[in-house]
Amino acid sequence: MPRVLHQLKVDLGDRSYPIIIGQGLLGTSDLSSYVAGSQVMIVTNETIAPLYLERAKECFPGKTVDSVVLPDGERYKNWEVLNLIFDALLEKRHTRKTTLVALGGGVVGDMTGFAAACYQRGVPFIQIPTTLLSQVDSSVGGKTGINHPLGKNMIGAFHQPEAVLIDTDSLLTLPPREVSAGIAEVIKYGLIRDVDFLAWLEGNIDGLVDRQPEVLAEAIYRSCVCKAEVVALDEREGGLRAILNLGHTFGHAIETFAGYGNWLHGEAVGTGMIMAADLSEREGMINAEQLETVRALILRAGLPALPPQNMTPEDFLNLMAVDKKNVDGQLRLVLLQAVGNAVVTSKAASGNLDATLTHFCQRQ
Ligand SMILES: NC(=O)c1ccc[n+]([C@@H]2O[C@H](COP(=O)([O-])OP(=O)(O)OC[C@H]3O[C@@H](n4cnc5c(N)ncnc54)[C@H](O)[C@@H]3O)[C@@H](O)[C@H]2O)c1
Ligand SMILES: O=C(O)C(=O)C[C@@H](O)[C@H](O)[C@H](O)COP(=O)(O)O
Ligand SMILES: [Zn+2]
Repeated sequence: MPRVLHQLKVDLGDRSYPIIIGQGLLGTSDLSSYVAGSQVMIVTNETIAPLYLERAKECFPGKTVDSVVLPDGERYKNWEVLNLIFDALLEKRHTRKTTLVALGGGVVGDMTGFAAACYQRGVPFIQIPTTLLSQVDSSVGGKTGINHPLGKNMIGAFHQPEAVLIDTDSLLTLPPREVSAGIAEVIKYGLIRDVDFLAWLEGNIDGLVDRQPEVLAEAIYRSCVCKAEVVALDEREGGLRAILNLGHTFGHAIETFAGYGNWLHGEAVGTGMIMAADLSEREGMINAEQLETVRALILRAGLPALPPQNMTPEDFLNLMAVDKKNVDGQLRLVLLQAVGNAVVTSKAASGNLDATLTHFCQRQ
């Protein structure tokens, strides 16, 4: 039996949209009311298509539904593969009235959203996220884009979806490593803005790893509430929204260094959050016990706590120099001034940053 468990709104005035969270929703929900025209193009990948494409088509009764299936992997989040979406749209004569649908994880979501932002100067899109990470983070907030060999998510656009449909049942087919990657972004919300959620996570992290349905639904809901609040306050990252980047300055450097393949985004963010906490401790912003709280939670989620073995402090500094948060060549980092309270700062002492990088690269 399909069950809607939670519904919330991302409040952006006339561009507001719902996030619908529940069980058994894929194939049973009618999303046609979010489609202005008569045509839909579902974008998915070769892993997800056999699992969920037919059911996703059922969500658009009365519409003409086409689909395009992309290769699977972060390394395909690039221009060449983005073009496959445009090829399919043009070959099938799709117009400005077409709605794109992202069926998949964050890679499919980011690419579909970017294609929607660009196709014929902008068409609407809907998010149907199927990984934990995409359900708690990437499907909400309208950041879309692709990677460049020299930097993560370097080419993109802000483009908000019309609706987000989250079916927690789709997580049952997800590999365990991908569940852990998603938990990294869940922990992030507790660390940046919600100390009560962090306490809840400390008590429920094992249930989350085990995919207990009620624990999953609660974690997804509370994560989406946090993300929706931050996005509503600062849609285009003029200030506050940058806290959603906790661990990402280090994490994106790891992903780029690893060539967008061996390290999952969530894994890199997990390690990056420990590194950010370590630097926060060196800066006197949190104490050793709080640093250990962060590290322990990341480890309990099954995430790595150290960067790639062959990565040096120089590698980090070179890659972090192209981070989108930087201003006038100055590195800006998200640090913790308490567990549950993040701040964006360019004031971290370079000696402390060097000490953090050396510490982690020597694998102590
Ligand atoms: N736009 C944003 O705000 C935002 C936020 C966080 C992350 N991201 C981006 O999201 C990407 C990471 O997303 P991700 O972690 O979802 O990775 P992903 O999209 O690569 O999906 C992970 C893997 O799981 C497979 N998969 C997806 N759903 C499945 C299911 N239900 N059952 C079985 N397999 C399934 C995928 O095919 C893939 O192999 C990164 O590119 C990251 O930069 C964007
Ligand atoms: O939505 C946001 O804002 C985020 O920063 C969420 C992050 O988890 C996500 O990885 C995002 O894609 C990072 O954006 P970027 O602009 O730093 O590449
Ligand atoms: Zn992220």
